[in-house]
Amino acid sequence: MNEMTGPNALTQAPGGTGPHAGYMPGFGNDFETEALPGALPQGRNSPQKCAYGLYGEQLSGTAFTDVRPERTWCYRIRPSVKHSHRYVPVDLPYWKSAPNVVPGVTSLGQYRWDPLPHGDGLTWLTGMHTMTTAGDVNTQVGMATHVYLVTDSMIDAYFYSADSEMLVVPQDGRLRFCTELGVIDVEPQEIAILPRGLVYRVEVLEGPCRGFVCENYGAKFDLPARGPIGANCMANPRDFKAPVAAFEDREVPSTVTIKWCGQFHVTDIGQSPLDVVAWHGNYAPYKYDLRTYCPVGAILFDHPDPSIFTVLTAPSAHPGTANIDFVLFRDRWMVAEDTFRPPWYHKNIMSELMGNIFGQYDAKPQGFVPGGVSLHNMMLPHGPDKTAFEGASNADLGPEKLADTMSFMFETRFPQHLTEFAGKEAPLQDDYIDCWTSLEKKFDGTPGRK
Ligand SMILES: O=C(O)Cc1cc(O)ccc1O
Ligand SMILES: [Fe+2]
Repeated sequence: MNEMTGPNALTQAPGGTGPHAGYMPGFGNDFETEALPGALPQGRNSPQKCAYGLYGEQLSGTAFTDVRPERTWCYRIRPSVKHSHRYVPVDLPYWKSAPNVVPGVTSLGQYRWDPLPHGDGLTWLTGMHTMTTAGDVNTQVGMATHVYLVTDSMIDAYFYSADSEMLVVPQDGRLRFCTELGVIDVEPQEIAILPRGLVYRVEVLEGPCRGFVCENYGAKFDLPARGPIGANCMANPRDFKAPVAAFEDREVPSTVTIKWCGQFHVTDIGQSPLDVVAWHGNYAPYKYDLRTYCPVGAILFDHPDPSIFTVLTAPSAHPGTANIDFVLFRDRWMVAEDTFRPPWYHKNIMSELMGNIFGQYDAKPQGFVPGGVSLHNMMLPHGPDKTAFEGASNADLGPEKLADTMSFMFETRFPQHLTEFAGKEAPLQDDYIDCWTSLEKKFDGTPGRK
């Protein structure tokens, strides 16, 4: 049993050593962990009386009858019914849910934003700024993208989203997610995934913090099918880490804010809801270090589809067409012969929201800066800017390391609608589409390569 330090200290289960301390490796495993010895019932889920006077409670992330049920058994100081009373509506004006089509804001277009400037006095809840929404939160289809700006820890304040799984991509600063099932710390180049229904508070370890969130209204993120790539490379299952159990027994006036069908309500409670002493199951939060992603690419010629860089995919009802793909553009070697190496010009039925974590993205050497966001919506043309096109068309094609770079894409099968904030308040680059204006006609009717 480990004692964590700080104002909101949790008692944590032993587990893992070195870089794994506090976490259990594996993707979607059936984990078990206990912060007090003997707290977890063995060989059964519902003994007549649980050890330590704990209450048994199940958290179901899928229908009971799903082909692969995901659920976790929690053994906690109080059942969750003690963590919710009357619900009072609360306004979080910058956190929007689909459908959210804003009159006067045009989503048809190629858009790019400068990084949102850091604010003051912002928590995980008040600092969540929705950029786009897609699908419909009420039918559990689609997603939303957000930029978070967080300066302040949540103190005696907790949150859960009944609407969504949250994929968190930090870009600046370090955050701690103290959840019912344990503690996850993240920094830039790592991601965290918080499942639907899980209660947590967010603390600032090093601020100010900025990052990106993909809020997934649909089925959970999964590892992509690897097809002919086989069992190795891309994201390896052992590099995903779920936290060991951690709990606190603190009786102080606290609040729980709930996101439910796009609306927010708050309830007052008399204790910390992070009181799960032991748990077992396959429905848990996890983190992943993007530096462990092993990119696979073209080793002779041509530029493959970016789907080869998929870290996680959230399925839709249509096999092979994701509700959301999370795609990583990290540093890698470019070796293709007689090839225009950056992304090709294209239009896509899927809509692509990109964020820059650090460095330079090869198709956009200028303007797409760390902390910045771009959106290339359904069937709207995009591709390398003039500088990238000229550079790549005339480059010596020796092996070249694309170094010091990390960007990502949230790609969804649904069109993305800009929020009022994204269209009117956020630092939109009005001149973004001019990056293609100076691409000139090279065709002159003769067959030579221009
Ligand atoms: O538009 C983009 O920059 C993302 C992207 C990258 C790539 O390598 C191929 C296709 C694609 O949409
Ligand atoms: Fe694209």
